[in-house]
Amino acid sequence: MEGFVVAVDRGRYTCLIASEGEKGRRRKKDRAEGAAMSGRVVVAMKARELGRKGIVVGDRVALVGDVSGGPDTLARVVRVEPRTSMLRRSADDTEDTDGIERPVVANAEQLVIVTALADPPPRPRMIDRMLVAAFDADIEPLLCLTKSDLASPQELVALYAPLGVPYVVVRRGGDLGEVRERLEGRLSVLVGHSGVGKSTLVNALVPDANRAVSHVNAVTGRGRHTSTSAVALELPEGGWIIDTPGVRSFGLAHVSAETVLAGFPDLVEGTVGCPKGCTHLAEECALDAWVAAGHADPARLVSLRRLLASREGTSDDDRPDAP
Ligand SMILES: Nc1nc2c(ncn2[C@@H]2O[C@H](COP(=O)(O)OP(=O)(O)OP(=O)(O)O)[C@@H](O)[C@H]2O)c(=O)[nH]1
Ligand SMILES: [Zn+2]
Repeated sequence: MEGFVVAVDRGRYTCLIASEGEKGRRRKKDRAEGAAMSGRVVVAMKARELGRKGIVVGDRVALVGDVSGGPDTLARVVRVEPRTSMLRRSADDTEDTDGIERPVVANAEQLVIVTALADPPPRPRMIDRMLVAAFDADIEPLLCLTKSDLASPQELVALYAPLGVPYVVVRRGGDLGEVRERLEGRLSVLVGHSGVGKSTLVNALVPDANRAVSHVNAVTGRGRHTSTSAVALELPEGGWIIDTPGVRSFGLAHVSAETVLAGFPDLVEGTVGCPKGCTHLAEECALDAWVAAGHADPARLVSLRRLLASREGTSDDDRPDAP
């Protein structure tokens, strides 16, 4: 059976098997009625032949054995389908300091960076780091600015428009039409700090979210009211959002300068004159002169350097950023 991994906990993989009739595109009526988790939930372990291969939320897998989904049944994952993307982060110094990359979510198409416009104040450095992670994983970023009843999005938009980052502005009880449109039919990962309004948004987007999460937690033995790991939730209009409550930081030590630069195609040509191994942050970088000669928007170079610099250091996330 084909399964979609919606949660992972201590060697147990919670998979969703689409029920007959829900395979392929669900009917509009069904979608309008909404269901955070349609289909059958099956808990599985990894088959021995998979060895040390990791399985993460978002993976599409092949299941054998008892796939009835009944209480205390356990299926086996025998294959992980090829992934279209892998969102990773380096372990940071709050964990082991090995700098090893950790996979977070597979097959995501969109990284939704949720940031409050106020309370808590926006942290541009954190946003920058998330953008680098998105570039690295080849996932489209979407900046989701929440609590627009408290502050204007103008300043942040001015900071990110030069990067070409799409954005949406939302507030509690407000119109979610534009966000829904951007999420529809896609697999999106939501990241953001505690208190930015992520749960408020998820609950508004997926009316069944709480029930679905406590169901997964009950199945995996995590307990009903905790949500410390990533869980995939199905959107009523089709598509998935993956909340990542456990991800508090995004170490990016594994991302190369080239990867970040790839997000700035308009600047790549200017690096031809750079010395070998140029960090593009020091004085010998050729980009300054190239941009000064009018080949690109200086704001773009500022953005690039902000992102390059944001790869360094990993535990700044819980400190407020300098504006
Ligand atoms: N003024 C205002 N407050 C909001 C809005 N959205 C959420 N809040 C409030 O902000 C606080 C945090 O919201 P949550 O949705 O719990 O935030 P979260 O990002 O899920 O935070 P954690 O649960 O800690 O991960 C709550 O008190 C919400 O009521 C909004 O649009 N405007
Ligand atoms: Zn350079």
